[in-house]
Amino acid sequence: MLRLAVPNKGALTDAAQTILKEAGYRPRRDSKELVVVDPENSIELFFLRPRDIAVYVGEGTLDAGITGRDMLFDSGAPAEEVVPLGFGRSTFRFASAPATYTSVDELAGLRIATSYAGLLSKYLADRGVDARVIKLDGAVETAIRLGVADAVADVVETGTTLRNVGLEVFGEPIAHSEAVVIKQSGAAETNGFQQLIRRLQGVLVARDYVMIDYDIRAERIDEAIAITPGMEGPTVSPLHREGWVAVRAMIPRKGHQQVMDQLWEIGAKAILITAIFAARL
Ligand SMILES: Nc1ncnc2c1ncn2[C@@H]1O[C@H](COP(=O)(O)OP(=O)(O)OP(=O)(O)O)[C@@H](O)[C@H]1O
Ligand SMILES: O=P(O)(O)OC[C@H]1O[C@H](OP(=O)(O)OP(=O)(O)O)[C@H](O)[C@@H]1O
Ligand SMILES: [Mg+2]
Repeated sequence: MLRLAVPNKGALTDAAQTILKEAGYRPRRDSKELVVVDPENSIELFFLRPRDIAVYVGEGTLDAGITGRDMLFDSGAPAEEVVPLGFGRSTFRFASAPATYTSVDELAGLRIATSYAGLLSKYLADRGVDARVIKLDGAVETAIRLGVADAVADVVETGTTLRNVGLEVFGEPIAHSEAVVIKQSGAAETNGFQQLIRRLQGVLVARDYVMIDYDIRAERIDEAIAITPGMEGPTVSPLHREGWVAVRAMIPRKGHQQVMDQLWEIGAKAILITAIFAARL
């Protein structure tokens, strides 16, 4: 049985639950359930704090985990990213009272509050900035007002939390994060692990792509294929009507209306878009 760690609380929880459900795994019945055994899919799901997941996977007690890239780096655990999942996107940034600092180099000798001390310390060391890192558990944005820190380094998504306390970001982003699947560094990928990855990638494909079908005059097929190249090349079948072919290809969901317009311009007819329910590429 594959042993997978899944966030039990916080920003990644709902989206992780959704993608696993779409990948065919048994969902947990309520938020208090800490372990789900799913023998039909040869998997055990362990619901853990996102911050701890890289630690378990790095130790090798669990085979795989879903956590944030920023938390993986922060932990310093011997675990590595295998596939990004496209949700839980955030940036990790410096913030301070407006117009106080413009770059990380100005933070030498100052105090920076964060709940990602590992990630921040490594970033400062890489840039040769000697600052004091104040480790807090959460709600770090308040640390400046309370006089505990001169600047903060924290997760920013919409920026609402910072705006609400009157802080502004400055300097370059420290890191870009999203939810990722991790495994122990250098560990071999078992069949069960590879199947999990294929299933999750299948869900991502089904979310990001659609099928397009259309009919076109045979002499314009090269132009059509340039517009809808598909994955391994589109399927082109003869139509009963002389001189016409039917084309079927996967295209990105984003921009599919433009693709339909372009096909219409070169004379395509009966252009249909259908959703992909599941995929294994
Ligand atoms: N508002 C947000 N939008 C998108 N991703 C976020 C947001 N807040 C946190 N994240 C991401 O979610 C992951 C887990 O963070 P989360 O805040 O859920 O954990 P935590 O701070 O340990 O938990 P808690 O907030 O319950 O104490 C991190 O990778 C982080 O980048
Ligand atoms: O830019 P925003 O959209 O406002 O999102 C960013 C906020 O979300 C997270 O907070 P969370 O709710 O996890 O609380 P925490 O600080 O206690 O972790 C993060 O730590 C930021 O505070
Ligand atoms: Mg949080």
